[in-house]
Amino acid sequence: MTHYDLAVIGTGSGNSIVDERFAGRRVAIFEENRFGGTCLNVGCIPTKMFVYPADVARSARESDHLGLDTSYAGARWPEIRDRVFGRVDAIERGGRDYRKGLDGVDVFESHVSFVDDHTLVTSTEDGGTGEQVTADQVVIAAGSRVLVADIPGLEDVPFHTSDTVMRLEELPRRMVVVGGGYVAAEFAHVFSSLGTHVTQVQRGPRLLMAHDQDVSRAFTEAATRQWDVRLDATTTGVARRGDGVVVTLSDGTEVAADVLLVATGRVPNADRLGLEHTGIEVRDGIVVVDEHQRTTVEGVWALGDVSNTHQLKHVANHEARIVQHNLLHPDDLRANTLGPVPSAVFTHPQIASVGLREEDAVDQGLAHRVVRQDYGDVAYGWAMDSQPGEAFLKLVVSADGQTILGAHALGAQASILLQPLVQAMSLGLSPEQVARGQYWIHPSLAEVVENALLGVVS
Ligand SMILES: Cc1cc2nc3c(=O)[nH]c(=O)nc-3n(C[C@H](O)[C@H](O)[C@H](O)COP(=O)(O)OP(=O)(O)OC[C@H]3O[C@@H](n4cnc5c(N)ncnc54)[C@H](O)[C@@H]3O)c2cc1C
Ligand SMILES: NC(=O)c1ccc[n+]([C@@H]2O[C@H](COP(=O)([O-])OP(=O)(O)OC[C@H]3O[C@@H](n4cnc5c(N)ncnc54)[C@H](O)[C@@H]3O)[C@@H](O)[C@H]2O)c1
Repeated sequence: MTHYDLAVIGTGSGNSIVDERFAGRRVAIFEENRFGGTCLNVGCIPTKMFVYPADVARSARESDHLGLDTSYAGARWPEIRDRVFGRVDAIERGGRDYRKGLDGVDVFESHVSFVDDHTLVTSTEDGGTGEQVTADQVVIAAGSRVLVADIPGLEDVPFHTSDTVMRLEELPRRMVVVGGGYVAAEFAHVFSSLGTHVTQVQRGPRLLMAHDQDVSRAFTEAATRQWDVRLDATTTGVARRGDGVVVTLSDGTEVAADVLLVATGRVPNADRLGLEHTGIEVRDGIVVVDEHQRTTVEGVWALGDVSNTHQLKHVANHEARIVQHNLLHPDDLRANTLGPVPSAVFTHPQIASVGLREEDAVDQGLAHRVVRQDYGDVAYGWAMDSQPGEAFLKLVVSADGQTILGAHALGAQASILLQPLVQAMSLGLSPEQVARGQYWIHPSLAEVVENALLGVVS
């Protein structure tokens, strides 16, 4: 049995831990799938590489109000797809080859699971040899996987998930998207903007229901103008029809499509690691960690989607940096103390959010105020011809106006607009400090943020 100083399970965010500072340590890295994990191969990076051309296509379709005679003539899907995966696959291969070539690092291209607290065994089913290894330190960076909803008939029809839909041979003519969350929204935007007739089926009354209600409502209205949105609808059955599928909804209607995309969430991989053979605690499906990313077994660490509920790459990356520091400096452990976690949905309009929603402040009985700033009320919004209510930033602040509790933006470049507010919340800056303590470039879209903050302080 080979002994290692360090074993890392998963090459998503876990892959960034081992750098030149680990020279001299014996390291084992385990990966059962593509090197680089979800974000690189099937997540953030390829999706946004599809979102960008989709955004351009959408602008070409919708520039009439600016006095422009632009139009959209269609997508050369194979070229778009190959641009994305030409880059992504090369990085995947490069990452794998680089790791395999490193002195002191052994790469196991197989599923691995725990035999006991510090012993791992590779699977015999997917290229592994059933080999057992021990390690003083183990990092669990096993991420999450697609959760496919239990839809009657699904086992008998071809369907796609976010893992496969980006590699389609051709742009489908008609697509049904099941789900109302991040993945469903982003792919509905991509495919409908590129020319597919999209029908999105959402069991709730709005899309993106985890967002602030104003944002969720405005996005649902915007989506309904771009593709066919079926709300309060469940998928009661799917069946093959010709080369495609027919989806039956709870109201009895049928929707035919060439491609069915199931986007009904992701589940952490904690249940596939043999953790029941260890003292590592799992609660609500995720590995329990403390503020130093330590699990309940000494020398075993966890990070990313397998151990947090955010399921966001910037969170996994930060946690990987914490683990990396703590492995290198066991006598000077670093805690994860970052402020609120922001996120963005890369749709049209784009959405970005951080901190409390208005309904959270109400539920928690917090004395608070809400300030809403339309894009259309600043000069750059005039340039964009932004209409009332179409794009906005909403701030939730303490009743005394001293503290930003949450910020929610819907509109062009919402993710960029939100960043100064994430900074203010993380560094404890008051609305007045942020609004009055710096110049705001005129006439930029950043004046949406400035004006919202002035709405708090004035
Ligand atoms: C379609 C899509 C779009 C997304 N877009 C964004 C976005 O725009 N912004 C954002 O912040 N986040 C986004 N995310 C989420 C983001 O991709 C994840 O939060 C992030 O990749 C998680 O990183 P991780 O290191 O925890 O896990 P992963 O990157 O999933 O890495 C885990 C790795 O471990 C391997 N593994 C698991 N179990 C084992 C085992 N037992 N043995 C061997 N190997 C194992 C897996 O094969 C995988 O490669 C998106 C996700 C999806 C699906
Ligand atoms: N831009 C980003 O940051 C980004 C993009 C994509 C994914 N992600 C991450 O990936 C995670 C997973 O995204 P997701 O969209 O798959 O999950 P999600 O949790 O955001 O949405 C899941 C959707 O599926 C629906 N659903 C669940 N079970 C269902 C069922 N049985 N029948 C019908 N509908 C059902 C839910 O109501 C919800 O609308 C997100 O939480 C997010 O953190 C992030």
